[in-house]
This record gives sequence, structure tokens and C-alpha cells, in this order.
Amino acid sequence: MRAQFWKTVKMAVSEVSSNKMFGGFQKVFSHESTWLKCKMNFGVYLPPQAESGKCPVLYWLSGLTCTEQNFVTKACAQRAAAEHGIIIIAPDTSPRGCNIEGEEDGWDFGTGAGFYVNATEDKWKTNYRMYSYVTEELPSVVNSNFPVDSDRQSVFGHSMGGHGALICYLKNPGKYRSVSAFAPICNPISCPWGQKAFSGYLGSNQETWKEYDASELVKKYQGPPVDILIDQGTADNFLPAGQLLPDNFVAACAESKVPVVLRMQEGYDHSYYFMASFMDDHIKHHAKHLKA
Ligand SMILES: N[C@@H](CCC(=O)N[C@@H](CS)C(=O)NCC(=O)O)C(=O)O
Repeated sequence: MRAQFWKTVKMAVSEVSSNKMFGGFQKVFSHESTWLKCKMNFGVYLPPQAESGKCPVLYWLSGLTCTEQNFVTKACAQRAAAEHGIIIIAPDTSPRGCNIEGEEDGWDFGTGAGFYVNATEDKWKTNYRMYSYVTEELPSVVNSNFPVDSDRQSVFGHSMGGHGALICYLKNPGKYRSVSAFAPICNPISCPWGQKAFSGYLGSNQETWKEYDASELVKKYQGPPVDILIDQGTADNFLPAGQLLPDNFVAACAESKVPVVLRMQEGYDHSYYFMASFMDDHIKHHAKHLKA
């Protein structure tokens, strides 16, 4: 029998599903989140290399309306993760079932739309703390339950989660080795989705919003050299709708001399079909940094 030393650690998680894939396992676990005060699911892809030793870890943050299932079933990330020996963690996008009035009223706020911020408004602040959940609680759960090399972690994501990845990276210099995003909401304080979410979770003082806006945060970034990769489809209908604003982020990066590669991908939309098409590139980008 192969060594599975990490299974001796006390498990604070319970397995929901497990499917062998590319020699490793795509699993889903649930746990009781202390920070969010509810039960949360997260996906874990364990590459074959995780059977015999520790592997670097890549956190994926999904977009509006998603659960952990969207990435697990539609992103086509497992083949490259197996090839490079990287564990991928894919959490849900918000707390669920907290019985907060208005939580289920729309698809772009409340359930499925946590925006990776720590809410400060009374109604939301007890549960909607996705920033601390993905940067602190979840990594400690993951590090204590899976064969993770915790010094080697990176983050990427899509849309709301692409922005989440950028802010997790920019707010924590040195914590993540690399960052990338698909069609991120680059400047939430200047777009309808972001303005709705930030006014709801953070209140009316727009100065506090800047602490969670990548185009603002990059202007004051001081940390290790950055190598940001962003893919954006030209046929993404949220681009002309002014929700994504990649040019604002690129301009802010130029102002602060932070290098960024924005690739405009001809004819691709906002969907997981688009992301699946470039997923290998993103995992290769992270592998370069995680294994350096
Ligand atoms: N409300 C629309 C748009 C929401 C949307 O496009 N969400 C993106 C993230 S911003 C997504 O990943 N949807 C789930 C999927 O495509 O699997 C819908 O529910 O389809």
C-alpha cells in the first residue's frame, strides 16, 4: 500500500464525493466554517504525485452564481494539474443558508456572490467574510488535511473570483507565488456589479471600498516582483456592459510600473468553454512559479 501519511492527521472535513481522474482524485469535501458560521463545500483535486509526497497548491476562486461544482466539472483543469503535480482547491462563492433576509433575492448579491470581501454592514458581517475564509481559514483546513507544501501556494479565478484572486495576491505580498485571472471584474468600485456588492457589504463610505479593489490596490503594491496573467474574451458580453474594465487595471499597473500580461482572446465569451480553452496555459504559468 502506498504511503498516505496525511490521513493520520485529525480530519476536520468530511468527504462528499471522490472520483479517480488522470491518475489522481477529484474530491469534494465539506466542513463547518468557523468564520462563515455555516457548512461549506470545497473541491480538491489531488494529482497522482500527492500519493507519495507534498505538492504545491493552487486556489481557484469562481464567479457569480457558482458553487464548487462549476470549476470541478467544467474547467478542464485536472489533466494539467496531474501533469504538473499541483493540488487545486475550489471553494464555494459565498456562505449558504444563513437565513439573512434578502440573501436569495438576486444572483449578483448574497448567495453565490460573496465577492471575497469581509462585510462590515450589520446584516452581513457575521457570515459574509469570504476574504478571510479564502486567505486564512480554508488554507489552514487544507494544510492540516491534505499533503500540501504550504510554502508554495498560488491563486487564480474567474470574473468575481478573478478579481478575488487579484486582491488576495495584492493584499498579501509574498503569501502567494503567482496570480492569474480569466475575465476578472478589474475595478469593482467603478462597475454596476461591484457598486451593488460593495455598498451592500461594506456600506456607503466608498473609501473603504478601495481596500478591496484591485485597480486601487495595485497602485500601492510593494512586494516581490509580480507576473500577472489575464485572459479576456473579446465576445464576452460583460465587457461592453462595463462590468469588467480590464483597461482600468492595465492603466493602474502602468502607473505603478507593475507588469501585467492581458491577452485579448478573439471570439471567446465569458463561459467555462473559454476558460477550459486556456486553462493549460494558466496552470503552466503557476507551475513555473510554484516549482521555481
Ligand atoms: N446570471 C447569469 C450570468 C452569471 C454568470 O455568467 N456567471 C459566471 C461567473 S460571473 C459563471 O461562471 N456562471 C456559471 C457557469 O457558467 O457555469 C447566469 O446565471 O448565467
